[in-house]
Amino acid sequence: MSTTLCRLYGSDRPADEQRRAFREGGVPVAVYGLGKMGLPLAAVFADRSGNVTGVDIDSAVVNAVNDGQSPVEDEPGLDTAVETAVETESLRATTDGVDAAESAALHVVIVPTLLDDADSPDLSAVESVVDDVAAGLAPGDAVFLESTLPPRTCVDVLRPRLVEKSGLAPDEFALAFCPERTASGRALEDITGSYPKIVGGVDEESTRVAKLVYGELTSNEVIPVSDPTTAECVKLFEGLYRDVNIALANELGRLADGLAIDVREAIEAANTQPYCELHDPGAGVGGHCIPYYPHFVIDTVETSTPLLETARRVNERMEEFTVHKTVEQLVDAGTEIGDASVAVLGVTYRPGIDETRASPAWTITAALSAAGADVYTVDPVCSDLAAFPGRPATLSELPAIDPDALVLVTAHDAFDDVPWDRLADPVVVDGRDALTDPATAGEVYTIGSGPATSD
Ligand SMILES: NC(=O)C1=CN([C@@H]2O[C@H](COP(=O)(O)OP(=O)(O)OC[C@H]3O[C@@H](n4cnc5c(N)ncnc54)[C@H](O)[C@@H]3O)[C@@H](O)[C@H]2O)C=CC1
Ligand SMILES: CC(=O)N[C@@H]1[C@@H](OP(=O)(O)OP(=O)(O)OC[C@H]2O[C@@H](n3ccc(=O)[nH]c3=O)[C@H](O)[C@@H]2O)O[C@H](C(=O)O)[C@@H](O)[C@@H]1O
Repeated sequence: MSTTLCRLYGSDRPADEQRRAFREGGVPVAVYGLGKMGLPLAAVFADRSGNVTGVDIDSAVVNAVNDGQSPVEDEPGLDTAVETAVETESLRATTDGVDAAESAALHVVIVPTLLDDADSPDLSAVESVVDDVAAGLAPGDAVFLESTLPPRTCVDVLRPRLVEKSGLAPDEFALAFCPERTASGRALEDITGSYPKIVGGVDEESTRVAKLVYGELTSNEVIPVSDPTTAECVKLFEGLYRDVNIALANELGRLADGLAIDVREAIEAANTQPYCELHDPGAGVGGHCIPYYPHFVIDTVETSTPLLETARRVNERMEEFTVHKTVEQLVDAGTEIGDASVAVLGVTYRPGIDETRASPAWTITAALSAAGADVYTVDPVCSDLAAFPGRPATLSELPAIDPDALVLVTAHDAFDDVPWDRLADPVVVDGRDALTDPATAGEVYTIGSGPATSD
């Protein structure tokens, strides 16, 4: 049965008919960006609407999806979701964003929003997609932004761009910011219900349409906020909260030596009452979210933001702190850094996720190499290990390498199996308090806890 096309914005059809049209494929969806977040989102839209075109500039991604395969790895349930969606012809992929826009009535944008070399927000991918959308935008369509954006981007940048490039009036299409509150490794469950979905439209009708659509995706509630800027700030504030609180944990963690206490023990005890949620000290803060989002605010608001800037500096300093502790441990063991071999365990930005953007390991491996150490990088999850300074190695190769020091930066599960009994007592810097009882006679320093043998 061919389903009549339904354009939701300004529709006078009863809400139930609009929902049914969405479920029956009458609201063709285009999802722009088929990455770690975009592909799971496209798969859920395909499951709920039966009529999704995914758009990506990477033809390898497009070809994989059209073959029913997920190019995104280690995402529970995604392989099956993509295979089923393609088999049932609910999902197809293309590199042609304009063609997809011309046949869609709902346009969902989830391409990267990164930083440029000057740490300013880089919106080029979003703007490129918005131009494709504009080329195919029709009255009654809806445009939802899920990529994290600096405040006011929807109202001051994207809406005027859509109007100018599409020739439509601002009140002829829906525009809403509907942030992606999802983490890799649990994307499908996050998209379909872990947390409430926030939606903020440029007008009431845009918010209504966003609420109706996301009400079909999530079992959780859909929370409408006043406008896109408020929704942009909801997403950013979540990340800023995290960066500032990780910075507090890192600053407290560096007190361990001077106070001769295990700060992690104090943090755990302090968190036993509900008004305290101290985070974990560590070797640094990576990923293309938490380290980036402060710059989306620092660089775009007139108001001074000293706390955000200070927190960024505190977190960035943990990389040099990790290197400093490694050098100090080696010197205490009688080895100069220039004569040492150092194995860095874990280079991705967090455990189990093959993403290296802004990983602390970039700075740490570069600094150790610059200091003259022979650096080896061990990471069974990372697919571009060779890109890092140093020589890629596996855990089983460590005994032959016989490193003078092990530095854990990212706590992959695999590091539960370090072959300690075949190593010659290296010193250890544990950046994540992840190495339970490392069997080495070498000194062990855990960031946040201090030296294993405190005086
Ligand atoms: N990764 C995460 O944990 C989360 C990310 N987000 C937001 O989602 C956005 C996307 O993140 P990921 O999916 O992790 O990125 P990703 O790097 O895994 O994937 C991005 C995809 O977009 C494609 N792409 C880039 N430019 C394009 C263009 N102009 N047109 C079409 N496709 C294009 C790339 O080829 C790639 O396949 C982020 O920038 C962030 O704002 C939000 C929550 C969580
Ligand atoms: C507010 C919040 O927790 N947002 C989540 C966050 O996920 P993300 O994948 O960036 O991981 P993360 O757990 O925040 O870790 C980021 C970095 O910070 C480090 N980290 C994290 C927590 C901590 O107490 N100490 C610490 O050093 C991690 O090692 C990692 O290098 O950012 C995601 C995003 O916005 O992209 C978001 O969807 C996720 O829900």
